[in-house]
Amino acid sequence: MLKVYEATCTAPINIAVIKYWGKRDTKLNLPTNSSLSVTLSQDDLHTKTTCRAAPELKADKLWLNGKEEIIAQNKRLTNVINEMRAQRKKLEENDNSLPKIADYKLHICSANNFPTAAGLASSAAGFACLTFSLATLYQLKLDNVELSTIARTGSGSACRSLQGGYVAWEMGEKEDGSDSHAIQVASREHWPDMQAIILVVNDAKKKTSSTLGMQHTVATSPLIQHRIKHVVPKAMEDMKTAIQNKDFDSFAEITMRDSNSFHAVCADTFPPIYYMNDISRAVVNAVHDYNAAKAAMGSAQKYTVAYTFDAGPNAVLYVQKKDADNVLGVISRIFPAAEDKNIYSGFNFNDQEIDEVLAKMNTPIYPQMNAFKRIIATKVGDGPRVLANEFNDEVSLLNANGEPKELL
Ligand SMILES: Nc1ncnc2c1ncn2[C@@H]1O[C@H](COP(=O)(O)OP(=O)(O)OP(=O)(O)O)[C@@H](O)[C@H]1O
Ligand SMILES: C[C@@](O)(CCOP(=O)(O)OP(=O)(O)O)CC(=O)O
Repeated sequence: MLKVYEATCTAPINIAVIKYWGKRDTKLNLPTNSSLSVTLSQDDLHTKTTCRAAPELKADKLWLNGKEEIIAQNKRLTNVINEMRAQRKKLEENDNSLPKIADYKLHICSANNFPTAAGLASSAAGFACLTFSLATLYQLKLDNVELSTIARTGSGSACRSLQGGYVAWEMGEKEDGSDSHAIQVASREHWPDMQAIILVVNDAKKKTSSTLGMQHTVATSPLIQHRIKHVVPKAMEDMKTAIQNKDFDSFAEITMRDSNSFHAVCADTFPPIYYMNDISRAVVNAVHDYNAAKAAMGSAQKYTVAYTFDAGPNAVLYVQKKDADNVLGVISRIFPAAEDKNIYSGFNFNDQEIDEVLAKMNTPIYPQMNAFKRIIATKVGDGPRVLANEFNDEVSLLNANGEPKELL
């Protein structure tokens, strides 16, 4: 084997608490509003990507979850790959001592350890990981804020997955998008006891992609103009303050209101788009009942748990560590699982504490068993990680011939 250049990295998903919905430029993924998200731990959910550049490779190729994607037919992929190659070329032109690897073809292999295109932010982790692993391969001297503008051209929400902790995507004003990037509002260490419980209602590919859904909304919804001009700007400011102050009550209320505002503009789209379903709405009611019960029981907090829903029926609950077991325990009673499909079996609940809250709630037991397919309990996490910045068979997703290992 001739000399190969290779990098393998992982990147996290992020779940927005102030949603990106609407583009002012569909080619560059420039948004109509700023947004803000929490990066979730890669120990639970992540994309892993290996990028290889080598003289013997004949064509650029990319495999996603073991299946080849034709790069030339995918504008999102070509946006990112072409820009990263151009950045490397610039470096090589300015420094003759660098190996000329920008001219080599690329083999890229990527895998998500969770369902793709199911409203679990796979495009965010996927394009963040593609950008970060190409930057590692090409040894580019760009910081994560600069990289976020490139990841954004693959998928808007991806720009927020280049940093850990609490991340704002500032919409920017410039036509070329150079000021539309993500910056960290606070690190994971600033507020480490933030946890997320993902209640997976459906992990099948969704009917209306985010990309198309938001374009229909911008084209047909009068309500979105109100959201863009009057709702989000204040919510962004208030949310930054809530995070700085570790003020869970404010964090929770802004998060729930923004999820509701986002789904309201989806319903105001013509024809309307409904991402949430009956189970999602039952989760919303249960969360409000839970918060009211805890407050009635003398909790110092107005809100103990907050919900948010992306472009799908899955619920993401944000909760502080001290409350996570009780919240999930109560959820397990309201949304029961059959013995043979007990998704709650790995958790240790305190039945007495759960009974006390349930007695105050008056929330009906959801009539259908097994409302959730899966539960992912995770926490705020760090930004992308380099697993190897050279060929390393232990972590690489590619074999010696540059083909995905999974295909063997
Ligand atoms: N690891 C990856 N590498 C490159 N592209 C990816 C990767 N994972 C997902 N994608 C791209 O993202 C698309 C899915 O994006 P989509 O926005 O439809 O769903 P999602 O990101 O899972 O959900 P949402 O953004 O609504 O939370 C895939 O079809 C694929 O083109
Ligand atoms: C509801 C959302 O998850 C929408 C995400 O949209 P995408 O980032 O997937 O859209 P594209 O830029 O077209 O790839 C809200 C959010 O993550 O902010």
